Amino acid sequence: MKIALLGYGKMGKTIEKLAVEKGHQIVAVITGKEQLSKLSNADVAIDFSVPEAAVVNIERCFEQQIPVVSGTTGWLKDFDKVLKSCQNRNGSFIYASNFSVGVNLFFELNQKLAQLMAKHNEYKVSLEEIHHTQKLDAPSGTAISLANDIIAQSNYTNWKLNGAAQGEIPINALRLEDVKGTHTITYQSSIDTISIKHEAHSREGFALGALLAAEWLQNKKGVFTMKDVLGIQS
Ligand SMILES: NC(=O)c1ccc[n+]([C@@H]2O[C@H](COP(=O)([O-])OP(=O)(O)OC[C@H]3O[C@@H](n4cnc5c(N)ncnc54)[C@H](O)[C@@H]3O)[C@@H](O)[C@H]2O)c1
Ligand SMILES: O=C(O)C1=N[C@H](C(=O)O)CCC1
Repeated sequence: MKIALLGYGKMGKTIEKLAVEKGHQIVAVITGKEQLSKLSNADVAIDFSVPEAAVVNIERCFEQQIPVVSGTTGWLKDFDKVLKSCQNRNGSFIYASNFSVGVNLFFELNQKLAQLMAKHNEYKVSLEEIHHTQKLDAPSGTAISLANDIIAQSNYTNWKLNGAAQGEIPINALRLEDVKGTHTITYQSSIDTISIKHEAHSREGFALGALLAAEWLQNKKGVFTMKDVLGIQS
């Protein structure tokens, strides 16, 4: 596959290394919106950039008929607009707040646990995410996905970063040197505590998942998720 990398920071560089090891070719590396005309040669674009750049990057790919995989977080207020653009341009698109296979299995566990706990109001849920100190957004995209999945199964109506009110899921975001990504969901009652946790040891899981998504997206049209890529039915 000929790959255009949109964003060449920690993730862009990890994807480049693993893509080359898998026999793919990097045909463009984009670090600013002025250079996006260079994409024409690519079979797929992989966007791990910054929240302010993601929407323009993705829409340029639709315009140029290049399938796009986006892992950039912090731009979801524009998600519906991007979905419409994909539809209007007959594009190919996968977004995931977290491309790691382990986290996508963890998403399923979280949904199942939330479903079980929905009948047990004696347990209060909370979420903690820990990331490196350079991370621009909080809470993490993964934490937002986890919270929204709990909301879909329960009486909680919203999530809140730092200091939730009744009916809101509290999310605590910590920033510590060099942490790749740790997410913990805790249900606490006066009797006991149940926790599930995912801890990334490196960025390779995110990068391999994004490459898997890019390979899977070849010759497909529409909007897809990692559930489609991994064949998860729930
Ligand atoms: N979905 C996932 O699995 C996953 C995993 C890790 C990180 N992320 C997200 O991916 C994004 C990037 O993470 P990172 O750790 O590589 O960040 P980073 O800060 O190391 O890299 C971001 C890069 O984007 C570049 N950039 C800035 N403006 C741009 C533009 N207009 N077009 C293209 N590139 C531009 C910057 O030069 C920088 O190199 C973040 O939003 C992060 O939350 C998602
Ligand atoms: O390093 C980051 O930044 C990460 N961002 C994603 C998120 O916001 O959930 C995935 C984990 C790593």
